[in-house]
Amino acid sequence: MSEQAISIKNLSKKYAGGKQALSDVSFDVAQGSIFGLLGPNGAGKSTLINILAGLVMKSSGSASIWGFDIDANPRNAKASIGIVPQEIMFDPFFTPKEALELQAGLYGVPKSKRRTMELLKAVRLEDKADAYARTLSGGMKRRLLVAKAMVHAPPVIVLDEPTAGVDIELRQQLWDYVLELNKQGVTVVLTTHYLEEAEQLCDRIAIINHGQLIANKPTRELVGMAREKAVVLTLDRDVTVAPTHDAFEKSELVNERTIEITYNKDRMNAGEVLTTIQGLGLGIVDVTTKEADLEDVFLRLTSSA
Ligand SMILES: Nc1ncnc2c1ncn2[C@@H]1O[C@H](COP(=O)(O)OP(=O)(O)OP(=O)(O)O)[C@@H](O)[C@H]1O
Repeated sequence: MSEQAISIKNLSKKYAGGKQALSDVSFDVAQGSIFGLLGPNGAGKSTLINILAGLVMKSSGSASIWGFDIDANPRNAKASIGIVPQEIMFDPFFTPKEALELQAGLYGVPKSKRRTMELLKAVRLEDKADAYARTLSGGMKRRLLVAKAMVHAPPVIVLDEPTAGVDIELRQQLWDYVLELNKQGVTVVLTTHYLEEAEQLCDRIAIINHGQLIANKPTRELVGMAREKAVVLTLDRDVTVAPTHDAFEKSELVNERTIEITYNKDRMNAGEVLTTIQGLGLGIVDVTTKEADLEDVFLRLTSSA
């Protein structure tokens, strides 16, 4: 058994119309983690999830879920994952209880192993067990979708933009339940275009943009990088070591006359970096500033959120 809950290698998807939705995407999701897949609208997140769910055919590459290859072992792969779709869709004339029973039937869960009421209780819908789905509020419907995704007790659950249009209180309830599932050992993959949400919940975040994976790092590292900026300084004389200072995140020698200083923009600005260097007795003849690429991405993502 692989250590990875999900393993994706060189996955590409070109839709019939010619749209390249995914280009050579590779990443792993560790068992037991909460993994965030971030990206703006149209980045390719749903395409990726739908490939895992067996709803969209990939063009090339491979993917496995809980060690089961989606091509070689589609049944086991499918049984290992529960997907909470973006769109709310179920028959308005089914009650939550019926909806879960039906789903359990689809997944071949024997009657003795069904946990319909337990799941309804977990998502706080036990008193709505026999109400028509159409009478449920938006938040209740979303919670029912989560319960539906869990009927076959998959080790991995994927939530595709679960909080779009959900108010703050319901969002919190949803997260409480998801965190509880994770505590019980369920691996969680969450797609969102809210950086903050991913930052709060996820151990690791991957960013996808225009079908390409542009980052995949532990959350803390990624968030740290988004606050970093760098200046490249040409000095008035040669140095053999890059000058260091407590206020710098990093200081590197580019060549004997050029240094690159990385600093945290919450703590200082470029002017202060220059003054610090001059204070160390070095003259500066040229300056260029450098934004971390990720910062651009983050700014775009957060401003669109
Ligand atoms: N069935 C399809 N046929 C052709 N193009 C598609 C199809 N489904 C998606 N696309 C295109 O593929 C790209 C990726 O779409 P996808 O839905 O995977 O993005 P996303 O990151 O999930 O965005 P969103 O958050 O808006 O759902 C988009 O340009 C989209 O228009």
